[in-house]
Amino acid sequence: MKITCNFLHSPTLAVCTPQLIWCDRLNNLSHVIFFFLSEWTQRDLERNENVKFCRQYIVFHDDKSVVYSGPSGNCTEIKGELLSVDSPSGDMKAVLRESTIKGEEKQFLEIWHKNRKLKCLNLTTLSKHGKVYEDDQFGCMVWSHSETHLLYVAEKKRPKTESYFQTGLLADEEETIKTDKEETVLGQQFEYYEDWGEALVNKSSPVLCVLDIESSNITVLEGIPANISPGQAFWSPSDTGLVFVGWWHEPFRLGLKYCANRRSSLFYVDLASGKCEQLSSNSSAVCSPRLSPDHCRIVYMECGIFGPHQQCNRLCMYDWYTKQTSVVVDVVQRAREDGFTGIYSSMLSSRCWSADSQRVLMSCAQRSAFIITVSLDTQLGRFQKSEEGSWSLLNIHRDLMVVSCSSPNCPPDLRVGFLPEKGSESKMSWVTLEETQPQADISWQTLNFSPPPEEDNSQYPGLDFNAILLKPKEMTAGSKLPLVVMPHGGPHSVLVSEWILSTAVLCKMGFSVLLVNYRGSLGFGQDNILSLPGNIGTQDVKDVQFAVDSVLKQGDFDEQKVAVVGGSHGGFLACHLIGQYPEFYKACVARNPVTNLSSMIGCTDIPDWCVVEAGYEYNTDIHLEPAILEQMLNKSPIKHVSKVKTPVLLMLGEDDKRVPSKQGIEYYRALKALQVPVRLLWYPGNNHSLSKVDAESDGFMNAALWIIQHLSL
Ligand SMILES: CC(=O)N[C@@H](C)C(=O)N[C@@H](C)C(=O)O
Repeated sequence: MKITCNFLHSPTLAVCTPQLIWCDRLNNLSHVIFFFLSEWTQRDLERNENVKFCRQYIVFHDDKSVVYSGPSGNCTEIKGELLSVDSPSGDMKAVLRESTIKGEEKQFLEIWHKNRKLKCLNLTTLSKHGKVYEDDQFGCMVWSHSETHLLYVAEKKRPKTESYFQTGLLADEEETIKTDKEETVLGQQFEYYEDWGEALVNKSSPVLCVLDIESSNITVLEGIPANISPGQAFWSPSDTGLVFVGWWHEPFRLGLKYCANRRSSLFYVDLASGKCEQLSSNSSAVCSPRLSPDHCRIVYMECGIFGPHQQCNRLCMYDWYTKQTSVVVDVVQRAREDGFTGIYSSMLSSRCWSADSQRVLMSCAQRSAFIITVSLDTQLGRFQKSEEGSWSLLNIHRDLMVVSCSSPNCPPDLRVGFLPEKGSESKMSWVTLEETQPQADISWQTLNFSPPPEEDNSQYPGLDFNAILLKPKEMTAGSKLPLVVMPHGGPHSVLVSEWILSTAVLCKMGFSVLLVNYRGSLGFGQDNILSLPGNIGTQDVKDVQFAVDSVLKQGDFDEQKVAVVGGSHGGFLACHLIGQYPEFYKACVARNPVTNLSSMIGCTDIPDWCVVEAGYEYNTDIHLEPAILEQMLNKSPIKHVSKVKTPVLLMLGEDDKRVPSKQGIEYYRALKALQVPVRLLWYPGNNHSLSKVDAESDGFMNAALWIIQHLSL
């Protein structure tokens, strides 16, 4: 079977900068021209890497509506750029670039002015700090309002270390050591540095760094409390200091990726006095602070600590001048009458304010779709609810919004539109920049489910959930469709009605695919999330099975050809389903699955996850009781392994810190002992996501072939 995929790309961000004002003399109208760049990534199977490229668009508008828009020129590949940001006026640009010189990786900071490179600093040789952070968690690169300074986050410089018993040196190496003697610390080369876990390996002690553009001088900021790790920083009004999110790292660091519940607060450090002030609560988790265009207010997201890793957020606002904090949008326990279910995005787009600093825009999961919401000072309005598919806000500049839209059968396209006046948000109109080709052979629908009365949660009664069903449109007369069931991971996450390459390809191969958002998923209200901890392995498993049974009743599907696929907590569910419904699933594929919480707790970067999801409260000084460990074991798929008959394909990442590969190996050994068909694919150099190009493509092909083989297709 040959699969050709021409739609392997997705947009990651759009950078819009006003370039010039154009006057249409003929019509005596003045129009503004925007050139904007959108960044995309695409898997390049030949080169075995994800390539980043930009597409340029041109938009003519009259400040209220788009008059003309379209692509301008061809795509250009972006190489070696880790971060890139235009100065507020658009005159300058800063680029962090990685380049390998004589086999060594180096980081450079480039400053571009209009059309030439003004300067280039070799950060590695300057050695003021370690590697610059380019991740979404801590990373940032921000121009001061005056455009004279640049702020970024890097790893704190570590001392040079050496053994007490340095041996086997060449003569010139000995000479270098003598010269560097003062800086070298003896006996510490095996020192352990904690890191921030999965996908943040080697990121331990971030520091805020400021480059003076004129003098090229880099200052590593002092004054930040020693128990705090700073990130997501920006310049305060008038450039008097820096505002940042600080995460407590005592008594130890825990994994941060997908963990919005880590104790953190908003801080301000004054550049003149070095004094550091805490601006938000002491006992919550915050992220995404964004300064309003009038420099008066900062909005940010806030949620509880140590509970579920992703929760319904509060949108808070800090007034820079009155120093008062208000809650703009509170946590929503149950869907409001207008259908609004709360805020779930953990990241706001880098620009999210309307030009008049009155409204904040965001894309956020509402049941199984991402929609754009706009929050007013005290209440929340929204629009684009009626449109199909998912909408994601990439940028907004002077009320011109750039969004990416996709659906399960249509790859993403970019649209632009002006934010209408306050109160008229529903009148929003969008212009598509470049049409993408919908996949006419795939149909999809959202299905809503109410669990049967015996499965209702007595503490959180009356909750519902949903699923997205993809089907090939063409069906041969009399034939029935094979079904691939895919519950998401997390478990507090959500599958939205957006473009997912793997599900679309499965559908093109003739499979129907069911993506289940069981109770506990994001986007359905905080009660829905809270209903799951303590009930994993039962409530989530039964919800998935209920959704599958309901779909099978539609009659289009072959009950003898059902497979289950899932990663992480989705893998936990896949393994549970084949243990609890042994005759039902004919093939199972599990990526880095959680198989035994009681053995995972000692080696994962999120031990609190094991405790909370098993139904207990977590504290950093928790003493594990045998009863807690017993509950963890009872709630794990390994408890049901002796009943498994389904052939299992396991795909494990050697460097997974979240669900260490030993979890999969434990399950593999149990299945081998039971003589259940099992195959293990081992991906060196891959972490939890198995997202390196060769691992992802190999994993997909092997999963598809495993299903074809065991469903006898
Ligand atoms: C919080 C978290 O990472 N939980 C994992 C067990 C998990 O299920 N992760 C999901 C998001 C995944 O798909 O990797």
